[in-house]
Amino acid sequence: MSVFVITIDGPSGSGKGTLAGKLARHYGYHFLDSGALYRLLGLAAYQADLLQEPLNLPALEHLAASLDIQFIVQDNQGTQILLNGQDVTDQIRTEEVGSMASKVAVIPSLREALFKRQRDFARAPGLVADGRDMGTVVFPDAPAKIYLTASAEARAGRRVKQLQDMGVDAKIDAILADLQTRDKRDMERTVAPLKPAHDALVIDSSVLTIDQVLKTLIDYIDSRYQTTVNSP
Ligand SMILES: Nc1ncnc2c1ncn2[C@@H]1O[C@H](COP(=O)(O)OP(=O)(O)O)[C@@H](O)[C@H]1O
Ligand SMILES: Nc1ccn([C@H]2C[C@H](O)[C@@H](COP(=O)(O)OP(=O)(O)O)O2)c(=O)n1
Repeated sequence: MSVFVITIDGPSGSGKGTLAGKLARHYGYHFLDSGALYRLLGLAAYQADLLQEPLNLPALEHLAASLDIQFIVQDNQGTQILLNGQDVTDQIRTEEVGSMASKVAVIPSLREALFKRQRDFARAPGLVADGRDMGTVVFPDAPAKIYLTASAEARAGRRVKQLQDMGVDAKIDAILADLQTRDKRDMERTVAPLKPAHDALVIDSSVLTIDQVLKTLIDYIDSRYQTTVNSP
């Protein structure tokens, strides 16, 4: 049975994770949150005191190759994430760990070390993969590619609301500044920079609801599926 891969790339707060999760449930597909892998590597590097300049590249490469991580899918409660047996599900979602992830993500050999782990998520009947380079580098042959974006202000506003709903005090100015720093680093790095694949559907969700985006994506994916299975 062939594996139908749907990729969703885009900047922080564009709605990738939310939409990827909904699409995976809609189609009964597996789900790869590639950002979680970078967040785990960033956190592990921080815990091992390996984020100090000058970087100890061999030690970071060893860490990336031997990263002990587990994704435990739980009924209706999302996915529990373990690093070296410790539950880090909530910890890796902080903006601090997002920044650590973005720092390790500029290093080509570390991206290479995570490449095969990501490809291994592609199992029948299909996969929804979200991140920064899913459509450009990790799954370049995916039949359905989406690039989700939104204005920096809309994305920062969503993050503030998300954090406030979790009981965390968040200031829009600080969140907006962090997000713009991370966007710049992710878009300007030389290896696998954040950009739409040439064959991606680009959607700006600044003034769209989650349900409106979901409907657009399902219509698009269904049309791509027809094209893919009917083509010779
Ligand atoms: N179109 C949208 N309109 C309003 N809020 C949204 C929209 N898309 C996502 N969100 C909300 O924005 C926050 C960030 O979304 P998330 O899926 O985590 O983004 P990403 O994975 O791209 O960083 C979440 O609280 C989510 O519910
Ligand atoms: N495929 C990926 C996924 C994430 N990254 C890096 C760059 C991002 O700033 C960090 C965190 O990614 P993540 O998708 O978890 O972040 P957001 O939820 O979009 O804020 O990891 C990457 O370089 N390539």
